Amino acid sequence: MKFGVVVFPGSNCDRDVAYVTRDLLGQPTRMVWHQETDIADLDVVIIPGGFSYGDYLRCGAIARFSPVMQQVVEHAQKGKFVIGICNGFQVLTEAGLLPGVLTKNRDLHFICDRALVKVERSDLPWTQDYTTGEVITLPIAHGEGQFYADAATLAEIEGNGQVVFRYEGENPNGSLNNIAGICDRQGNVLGMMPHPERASDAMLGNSDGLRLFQGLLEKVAALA
Ligand SMILES: NC(=O)CC[C@H](N)C(=O)O
Repeated sequence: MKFGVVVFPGSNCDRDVAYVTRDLLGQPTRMVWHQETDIADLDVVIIPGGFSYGDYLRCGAIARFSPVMQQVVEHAQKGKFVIGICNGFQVLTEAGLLPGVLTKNRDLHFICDRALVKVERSDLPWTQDYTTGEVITLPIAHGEGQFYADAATLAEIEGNGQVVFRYEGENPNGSLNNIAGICDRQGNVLGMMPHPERASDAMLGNSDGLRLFQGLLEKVAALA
């Protein structure tokens, strides 16, 4: 299964996620510079964390105009897999691939911590290696992670079962309904503020995040 990691000026988690897919999972992985316009070779697009374009205007608001994003939208529309992690989640909402928006944290501070995260759905390719209701620990590191959507959109997200991850216990950033990650209606596009790639190597003391990539891999292998 071929992974592509999109790199914008200011991305900083691109190597971390490539380490997971290439070195830990042994899958072909290539870095995709944001000016590229042909990503037809990819099975999974990963939009990693970071500070694309220095977070000017609003996180992800400039990156969504990068040439590669048109291809990412088409990739998603074909039902192929896209994951946005942290800044990547922000880019996906800005690009309209996921509903809602990420705004400044409730306390207006950048937060770097570990969060308890509840898996709301384990029927997605992304989450099939978890159990529904399982609480895992994942690192968070963001300044604009407060998920917001107007009441009608929020009701739709909840009604469709698009909430994949919710903060458990303390809500670190004020996200509505403790939302930490959502998917699109079909479930092939996933966005999440916590960083599974930073919790994938057992040597770092926590591999709760690895199962996300592993689950997807197993799903795609089963489809092939
Ligand atoms: N780690 C990240 O991807 C951070 C995203 C973004 N720069 C923020 O502060 O919210």
